[in-house]
Amino acid sequence: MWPLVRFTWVFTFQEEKKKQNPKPDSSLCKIETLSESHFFFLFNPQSVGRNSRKMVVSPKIAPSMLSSDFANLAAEAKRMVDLGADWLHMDIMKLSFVVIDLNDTEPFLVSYLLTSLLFHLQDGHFVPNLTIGAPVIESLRKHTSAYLDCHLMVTNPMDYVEQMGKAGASGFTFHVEVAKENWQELVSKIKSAGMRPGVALKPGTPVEEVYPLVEGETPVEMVLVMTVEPGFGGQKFMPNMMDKVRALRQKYPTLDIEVDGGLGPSTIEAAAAAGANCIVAGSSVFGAPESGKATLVISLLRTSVEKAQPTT
Ligand SMILES: O=C(CO)[C@@H](O)[C@H](O)COP(=O)(O)O
Repeated sequence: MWPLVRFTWVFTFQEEKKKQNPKPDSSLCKIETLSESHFFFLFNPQSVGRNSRKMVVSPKIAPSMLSSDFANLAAEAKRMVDLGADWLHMDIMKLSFVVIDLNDTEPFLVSYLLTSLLFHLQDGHFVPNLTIGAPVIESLRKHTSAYLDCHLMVTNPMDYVEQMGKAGASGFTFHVEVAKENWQELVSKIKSAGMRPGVALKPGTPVEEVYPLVEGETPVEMVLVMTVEPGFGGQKFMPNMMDKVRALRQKYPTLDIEVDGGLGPSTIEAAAAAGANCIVAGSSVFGAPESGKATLVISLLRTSVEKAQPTT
């Protein structure tokens, strides 16, 4: 029943769009290609049969809130969950190196700043806080029960475990590059703080560096393979990172493997075929011109993972 209802909806949506916009438009074409793939997947008896069996790892589609409208974070989070997101991906980091030192600022500028809306941009070094850090998670947690998949792009993750746990983070993913000495203690602390530990690796880091963390006595439960240099949304997907995903999937069939950076309709097939099941997507979801298209993107990401994952 569900595939039929879904196809009818997609079909109606496309027909409506064609009526409204008879001219070919590239974003519409993308959605049409996307709908065709739904059609073949949903009505292919083989795939329907496969789908009724249990997948070894399940898809987790995680829109990256870095691409959301920060002024409406709670509403954006709700919109994503309503559109079918499984997780919300939170990039925990500084937003700027700019720190305003009022002592060093011209008096006229000080009075301007004090009478205007004043933002303190914190980088986690000059002051211990992060611009997007525990207070943001704590505020968002009051508005959503969604799994908050937090990616700590910081050099000192240990300093944030307790506050992130208290704030309501669900997953705490730190970078292997900055935790070579203390990852065992870090993973234990993350678990004690009630969060799910994950490890991330930058594009230049060899995949072998995370093996000990997956095989340790207190192992991480997810590996995040960065498919762009961390820090900004809207970058180009690095297809050569798929070798890392393939190696991880071959070694660890039940591990959650996440990819982040440049994921969308044109890159998901490569990531899913390599074995990724947790998909972070910023621009492709938030950049969709309307919610109907965003939900189709989320749906396509999920369908691609489902098709590629082995079943038991
Ligand atoms: O934090 C990062 C990159 O560091 C990501 O989470 C991006 O936000 C993903 O954005 P897109 O590449 O999907 O636009």
